Amino acid sequence: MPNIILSINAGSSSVKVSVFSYNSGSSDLKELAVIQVAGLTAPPATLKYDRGDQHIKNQELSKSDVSSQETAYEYILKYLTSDEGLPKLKHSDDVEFACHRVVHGGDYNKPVRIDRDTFHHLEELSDLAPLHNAGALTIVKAVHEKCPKASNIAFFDNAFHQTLPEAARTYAIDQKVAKRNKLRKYGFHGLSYAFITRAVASHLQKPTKDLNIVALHLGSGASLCCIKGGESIDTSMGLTPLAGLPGATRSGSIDPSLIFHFTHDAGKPSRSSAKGMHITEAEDILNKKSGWQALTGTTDFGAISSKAEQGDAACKLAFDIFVDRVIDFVAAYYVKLGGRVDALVFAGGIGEKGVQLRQAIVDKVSCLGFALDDAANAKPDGQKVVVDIGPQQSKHRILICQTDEQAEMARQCAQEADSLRRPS
Ligand SMILES: Nc1ncnc2c1ncn2[C@@H]1O[C@H](COP(=O)(O)OP(=O)(O)O)[C@@H](O)[C@H]1O
Ligand SMILES: CC(=O)OP(=O)(O)O
Ligand SMILES: [Mg+2]
Repeated sequence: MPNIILSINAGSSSVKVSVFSYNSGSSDLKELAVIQVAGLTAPPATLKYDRGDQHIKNQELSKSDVSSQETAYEYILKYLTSDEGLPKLKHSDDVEFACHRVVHGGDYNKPVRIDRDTFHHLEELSDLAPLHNAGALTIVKAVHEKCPKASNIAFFDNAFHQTLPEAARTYAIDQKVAKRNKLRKYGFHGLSYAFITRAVASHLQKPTKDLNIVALHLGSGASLCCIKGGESIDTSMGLTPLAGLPGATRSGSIDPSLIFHFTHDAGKPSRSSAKGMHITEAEDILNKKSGWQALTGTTDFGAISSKAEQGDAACKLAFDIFVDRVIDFVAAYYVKLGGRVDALVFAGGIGEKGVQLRQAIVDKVSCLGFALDDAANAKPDGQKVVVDIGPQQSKHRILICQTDEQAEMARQCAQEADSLRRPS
């Protein structure tokens, strides 16, 4: 009998759920549907739904139906269980596993079933991923209420980076304090990097253990990962997802002293703290009031790229800043791989769709032997998970990977189902 896995990716402003069926004891996993409620922070929320040849895009939802992550999940569950075209999920009890992407898992290095203790531990880590963990935990609670028979499993975005060498993960601060307070580089987007590693190894027909790539996950949050022999040896995010590249509302790395010149209230609790997130004004400004939003007034990097081309100065600056920061990391990771780079891999919403950005980045690193096929870059084959967009004869390959964090969770869940299942 096939079982149902719901793979849930709670973003700061959206909830994305993929529905999978699998057969116990086999790795036979099938994606049945993908549903997304977006725009939770800029109502009205919108619905996107794909099942077979049924596609709904940007359907506006009423504010009384959906206004938070919790109500978004309730809406999604009702929508899925009443879809006649999805007979395997008729009732909330049909859900065997609910997989949750939890961005900060601290020292957890593999998926865990969420019980009372793990839940509290993850709540404590919310301060370190202020845009993410709290939302995911709200949904864990909603699943617990609405699907009481399901096993809730947490999958951690930092787990892929447990292989970071000591020098890469250690900050140059007092090590007694660092160890006591667990202050180190964790790195994130790990579910995406795990997916990318497998998909690219398969595309290049190489064993994962021989794969050397520089992977770019460019979305609302953006990072790079230096992958050597299939393992993360460096990544651009740090203790929290704030470090490294700028993002939709995040500054990325800045001189830490800057914040004290930006505001005299840096250390005071921010007003968002009242909602159960204990963050300071400094964290609020750098995580939620910076990045593309602060530079251009929009978080839509597609719009920023088009306007930059049309000569909008603020958008051009934002675009150029992104290119500048990305190439710093590409160059550094190229050196860390000793120049033995199988491919530069673009992924995430911006990496997969940002034609101009890929062009600008590859232009700047062409001295390292990277080149684009302009036609393939402009119109990559959207049907394939991994596509080549470089000319055949170039020194290193350039790839686009349609990464899928939900599919990665479902794959790991189906594989480990026996040990993750709640004892009955
Ligand atoms: N044509 C495009 N060119 C560049 N960026 C795009 C394009 N279309 C969408 N994007 C950007 O992709 C980003 C969202 O990426 P995604 O990985 O889905 O984000 P999230 O981190 O929220 O999951 C947004 O900034 C969006 O503007
Ligand atoms: C870790 C992180 O930044 O995630 P996202 O890109 O989904 O915001
Ligand atoms: Mg994302």
